[in-house]
Amino acid sequence: MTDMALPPVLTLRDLTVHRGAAKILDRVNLSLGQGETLALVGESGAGKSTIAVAIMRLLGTAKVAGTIELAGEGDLLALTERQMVKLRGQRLSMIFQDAGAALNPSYTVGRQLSTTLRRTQGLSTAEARKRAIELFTSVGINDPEGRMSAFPHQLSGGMQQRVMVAIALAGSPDLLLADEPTSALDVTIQAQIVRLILTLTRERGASCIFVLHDLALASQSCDRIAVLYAGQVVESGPAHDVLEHHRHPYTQQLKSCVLEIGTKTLTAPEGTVPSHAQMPPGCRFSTRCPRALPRCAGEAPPLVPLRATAAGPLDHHIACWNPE
Ligand SMILES: Nc1ncnc2c1ncn2[C@@H]1O[C@H](COP(=O)(O)OP(=O)(O)OP(=O)(O)O)[C@@H](O)[C@H]1O
Repeated sequence: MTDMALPPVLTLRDLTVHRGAAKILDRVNLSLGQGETLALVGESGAGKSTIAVAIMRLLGTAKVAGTIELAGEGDLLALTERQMVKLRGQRLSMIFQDAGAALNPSYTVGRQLSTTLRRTQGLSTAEARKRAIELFTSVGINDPEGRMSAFPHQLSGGMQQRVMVAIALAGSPDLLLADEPTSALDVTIQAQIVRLILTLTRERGASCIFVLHDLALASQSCDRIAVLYAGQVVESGPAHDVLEHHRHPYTQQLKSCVLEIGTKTLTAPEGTVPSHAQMPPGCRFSTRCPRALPRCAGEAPPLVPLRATAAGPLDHHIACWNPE
């Protein structure tokens, strides 16, 4: 758990992302302690992946405002691209949702991992090969030596994801961003990969932001949870508090959703997320909220601590004018 005397390793302040006229993220505030794991949960399209990609500063033409403070580096949004290139892989790494698309099909997986090791760790070719085999072993790849010469298409989706995990860990990053593997893998393999990433992150004392769909899995496996709705953080805090003592009506609805056994279907809360063109200026959940007051649609509730404790920005926070 976090030593409260230590400043957070990562702090997002009013992170706002526009794509054209659409406000994809709206003043997102989040903090993460050293060695902690934070789950971002919420329905599809809530902006979870956008947060992770924004931290990597890989959002391309999107307009990004606010600050992303990484301990020891200052505001990532103020760094040059050259400085970011150095940080990616070494301090920050991302595991993408679809490993098949993220790996280069033209190179063997051994070469892709060794190249990362040589670049981030300055290892010789022979040292990088030795370390690559060790990393493949630690992520549970059978016959790691033999797999070094495999091309991505020769591996199953689960194995490709393990290769991605090895590549992401190659530079010993202190912050890992992991997007839940959803597209290519069946649910059993997904759960294995989620557990693997969390175990390896904890063993290394690194911090991790995990994009997850399932609130129950998030609370079982992560230290902290941030619940997102349509690009806004509606509730955040220690996992136990958010799951057991949640105050935001959306968290309550999300909690009652269940992942149907054997399928990838999430039973969504009733109603639909408003389109970006029709987003209310206030609380974006107000159109579906059973507790909405007249002020909710017009005035955005700030994300505020439920009670002030020594944890400061890591406290339990909610953004709601009429909490439960
Ligand atoms: N490259 C893009 N161009 C335009 N809009 C995008 C792009 N990427 C994401 N969006 C939009 O941004 C919003 C947030 O998407 P994002 O992928 O971050 O959500 P998410 O919560 O990670 O969803 P999922 O769980 O489905 O991955 C969505 O409305 C999506 O349509």
